Amino acid sequence: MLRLEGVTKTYRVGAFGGRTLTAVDDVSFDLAPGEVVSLIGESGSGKTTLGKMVLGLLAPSSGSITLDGVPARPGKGYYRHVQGVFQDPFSCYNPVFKADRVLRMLKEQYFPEVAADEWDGRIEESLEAVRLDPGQVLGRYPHQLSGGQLQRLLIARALLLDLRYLVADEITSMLDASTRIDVLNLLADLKVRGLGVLFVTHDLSLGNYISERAVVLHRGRVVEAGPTELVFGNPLHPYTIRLLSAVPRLTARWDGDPGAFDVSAPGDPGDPGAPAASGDDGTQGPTTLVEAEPGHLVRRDETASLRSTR
Ligand SMILES: Nc1ncnc2c1ncn2[C@@H]1O[C@H](COP(=O)(O)OP(=O)(O)OP(=O)(O)O)[C@@H](O)[C@H]1O
Repeated sequence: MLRLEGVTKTYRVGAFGGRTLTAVDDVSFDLAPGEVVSLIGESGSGKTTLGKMVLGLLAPSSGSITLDGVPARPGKGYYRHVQGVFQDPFSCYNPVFKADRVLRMLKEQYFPEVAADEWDGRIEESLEAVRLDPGQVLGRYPHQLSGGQLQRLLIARALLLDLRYLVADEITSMLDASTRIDVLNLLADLKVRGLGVLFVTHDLSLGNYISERAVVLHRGRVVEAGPTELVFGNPLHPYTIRLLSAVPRLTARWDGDPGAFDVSAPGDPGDPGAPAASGDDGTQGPTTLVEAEPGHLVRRDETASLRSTR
């Protein structure tokens, strides 16, 4: 089990670093094997910061991240089990390394004891698991592969490790619609094989499609979390309700009102998803989540204006 408890991250901002900005504020949730949890929020809500902390690329300012009860420590032991795939697959590759070199380097790094032949067999298996033809991709440079192929190759690379959890940060946002569905269905296959996926997205429809549980972040804080069908089917927090109502519908057309899809709360400054910088410790008040119905958590500070449960 990958567990986040009270995870907070503050950044120093301002010309002389004199102010703090709480990008992630007291976030707690679990990710189990064979489960997809979507982390949903607008730009600036803290999703990437949270994903980077899970991957050990950033240290939390407070709180804890544990893997099976053991504190997550960046290093080979952790990265054999927890890996990340990011939005821009091109930026993840060395342009002068062909795909086979990328995959063979992993053996030297993590499994020097495995024989070369056996490793080649594992490479073939992992490519087949992500529906890539080894004969077509192995001898190619990154620029000779499509975005969808590169994204699959990154997942295959992750599978070569004893992967148990994958942080997928906006991995479909640079793909066209049909490739996007292919990659999502691939994640669904891997989930069936026991992989736990933290699916970071600003796209509500993708979160709804792929995940069992959803965590909605607003300004770094969890405002609503629970089984996806409850969060999407019976949204209770005003922010989630606004977010859902702002999803453009295929049948809707722009009616000239530029505010029609504005999800910012009354009084929110400029960027609706982003946290406000503060001069003190950066925290924004009480963070209690209440269980509105079994498994469905909603942030309490706006309870007065919550819709009633079903
Ligand atoms: N290194 C940093 N130093 C200072 N502030 C940062 C840093 N990285 C991120 N932030 C700020 O923290 C907040 C959360 O950023 P983050 O990238 O985690 O959000 P996000 O939800 O992933 O957004 P996006 O979807 O646009 O990537 C933003 O206000 C951002 O400007």
